[in-house]
Amino acid sequence: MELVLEADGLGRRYGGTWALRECSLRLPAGRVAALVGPNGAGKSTLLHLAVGLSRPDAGEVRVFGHVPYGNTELLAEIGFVAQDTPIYRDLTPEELVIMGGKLNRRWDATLVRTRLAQLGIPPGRPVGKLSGGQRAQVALALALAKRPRLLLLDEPVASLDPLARREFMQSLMGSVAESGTTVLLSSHILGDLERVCDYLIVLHSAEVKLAGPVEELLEGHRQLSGPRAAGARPIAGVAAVVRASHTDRQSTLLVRADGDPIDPEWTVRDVTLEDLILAYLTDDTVTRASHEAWGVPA
Ligand SMILES: Nc1ncnc2c1ncn2[C@@H]1O[C@H](COP(=O)(O)OP(=O)(O)OP(=O)(O)O)[C@@H](O)[C@H]1O
Repeated sequence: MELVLEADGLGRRYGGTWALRECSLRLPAGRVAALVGPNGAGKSTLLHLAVGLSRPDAGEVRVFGHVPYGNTELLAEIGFVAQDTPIYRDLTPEELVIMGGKLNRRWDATLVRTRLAQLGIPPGRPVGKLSGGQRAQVALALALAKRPRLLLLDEPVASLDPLARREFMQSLMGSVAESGTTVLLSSHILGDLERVCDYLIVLHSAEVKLAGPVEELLEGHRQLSGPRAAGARPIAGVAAVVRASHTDRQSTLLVRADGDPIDPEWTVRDVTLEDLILAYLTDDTVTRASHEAWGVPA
C-alpha cells in the first residue's frame, strides 16, 4: 500500500501552546480524506506542515516519503488551496492561468480554462473583484491544473452557496477519480463529507481522536439505546463508550464494538459518518477548561 502522507509524533507549537501534538497518521494513496475538527483544533496547522509551509517542533511528517519543509521538488507534486484562498487579487483569472504555466512543470491550461468557463467566471476581471465563492473556484481550478498527486484543501467550500458547493464537490470528485489524486480536505460541512470522503481524520484540541477508512470506522461503531440502569454495567460486545447521553429513563450510547454480539438488552443501530464525527468532537474536558479560563460556571 503506497502511503502519501505519514506523520509520526508530529507537533507544532505557537509560543507555549501546542497547535498540533503527538499526531501520528498514515494516509494511503487514492483516498479522499476528510480532516474534521472544531475551530482551533489544528487542521490548518497539519495542512501547513504537510505542504512544507511550516516546520515541525516535534516528530516528523513525510509526503511521498520526503520531508516537505523547504523541499521545492516535492512542491511540484502537491496542490494546496489555503483557507482564505490568497491568490493575487490584482491579476485576472486568465493572467493566473498564464502565470501558472510559467511556474509549473506539468500544467493543464485547457483544464482550468474549461472549468472556469463552465462556472461562468469572467477571464478578464481581477480576482479581487470576484465573489468569495468565485475566488475559491479559481483557486481550486488552478490547484487542479497543476495535476498534483496530493491535493490539500483547507475549508474549500466555506464560502460557497449550497448549489456551488455541490458542484464544487462533484467536479472535485470527477477530477480526482480520473487522475487518482489523493485528497485531504478540511471542512465543517459534514453532509458534504459523507458523500465524497472515504477516509476520516478527526482532530480535537491539537490531537488526533480518530483516523481510518470510513467503511472500517462505521463498521467498528454502533449506537445503542436502552434503559438507563443498563448503562451502569459493562456491556457485552462493547470495547469502549465514546459518547453517552441520558434522559431520566433512557440511555443512548455511541460505542466502539469489539466484534462480539452486543448484549440483547440494547437496541442496536448502525452509525452514520455524522454520528461518528459528532461523538468524537464532543469533549467535555475542553468545555470545562474554557469555562475555568473565562471564570464563568460550566
Ligand atoms: N500563527 C499563529 N500564531 C499563534 N497561534 C496560532 C497561529 N496559527 C494557529 N494558531 C493557534 O493554533 C491552534 C490551531 O490553529 P489552526 O488554525 O490549525 O486550527 P483549525 O483547526 O484550522 O481551525 P479553524 O477551523 O478555525 O480554521 C489554535 O489554537 C490557533 O489559535
